[in-house]
Amino acid sequence: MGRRRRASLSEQLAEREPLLEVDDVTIKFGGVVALNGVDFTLYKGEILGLIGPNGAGKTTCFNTITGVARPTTGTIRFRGEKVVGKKRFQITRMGIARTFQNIRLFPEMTALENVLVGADARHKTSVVGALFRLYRVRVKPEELTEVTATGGMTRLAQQLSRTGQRFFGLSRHILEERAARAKGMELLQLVGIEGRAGELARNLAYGEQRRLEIARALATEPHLLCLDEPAAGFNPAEKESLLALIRKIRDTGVSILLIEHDMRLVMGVTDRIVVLEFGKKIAEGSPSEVRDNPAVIAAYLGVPTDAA
Ligand SMILES: Nc1ncnc2c1ncn2[C@@H]1O[C@H](COP(=O)(O)OP(=O)(O)OP(=O)(O)O)[C@@H](O)[C@H]1O
Repeated sequence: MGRRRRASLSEQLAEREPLLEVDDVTIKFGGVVALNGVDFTLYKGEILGLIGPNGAGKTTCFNTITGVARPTTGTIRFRGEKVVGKKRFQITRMGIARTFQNIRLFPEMTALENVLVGADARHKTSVVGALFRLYRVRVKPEELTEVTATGGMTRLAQQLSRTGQRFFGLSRHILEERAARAKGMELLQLVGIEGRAGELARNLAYGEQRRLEIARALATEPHLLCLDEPAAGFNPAEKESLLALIRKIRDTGVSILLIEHDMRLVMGVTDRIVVLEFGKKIAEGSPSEVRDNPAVIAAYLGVPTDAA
């Protein structure tokens, strides 16, 4: 009986479902070409690393995928649907979430509230919007708590029922808010900071804030999570547990695009890696292929390829 031939990496990828397709993307800022004809595909279930020296175009690439910046030319498809030209909230609803290089939390909100803001992107009625509506009809915060805690018809609900639309909007909001809070707690647990749910974001330790950012991004129920240097400022032990968290998130069915400078972390957690230099893709492949690629070595050592 003949031995079965093992499929090559390209054969294995051909069988997989593309999730994100970046095709010939160029973006210019005045005279600066931040991305120059970049293409790559991220497959469902994959952890794809995006690496390159400072200024290579990694964050710009994230910005084009998430609608923060519009490519000068090129297309981006997510689950077969065009991304370029969509607004940021539409892209979030399509299922792409991201974290930022510099932490962007709401410092005066609790950890759980920060996650609820993320969940809000998915609601039919907006939790945050509902809060604003309530404040407009001069409702005290404790009354809101009463409504959300009891689910009963309080004076507040009666007041709102005068305009039926508002009342039904509120009822649905209450149910959604409860579900969102439960889901929020689950996410805080997933990232390991459920014990800090009621703490103001600004009082959390740096590592906890980074984890909270991830929980908030996950609250939008993404298919793809883009992490921009999630280990920045972490010590080796924190990096190790972040690595485990990234794997755990992937195991929940979320694919991951990861920008990270720490090579050990990138090599340890990714399935494949795309390397950029001066806005161009210079390599793509498995971690070991990329590690041994002369162009990549040259880019990191700062020497011309032909001298490597
Ligand atoms: N809004 C902008 N206006 C002008 N130039 C920009 C803008 N955004 C990025 N650039 C330039 O585009 C290039 C790529 O920058 P980008 O931040 O994407 O690189 P990076 O790989 O993420 O770098 P780092 O690892 O340092 O974060 C740089 O030369 C940068 O100065």
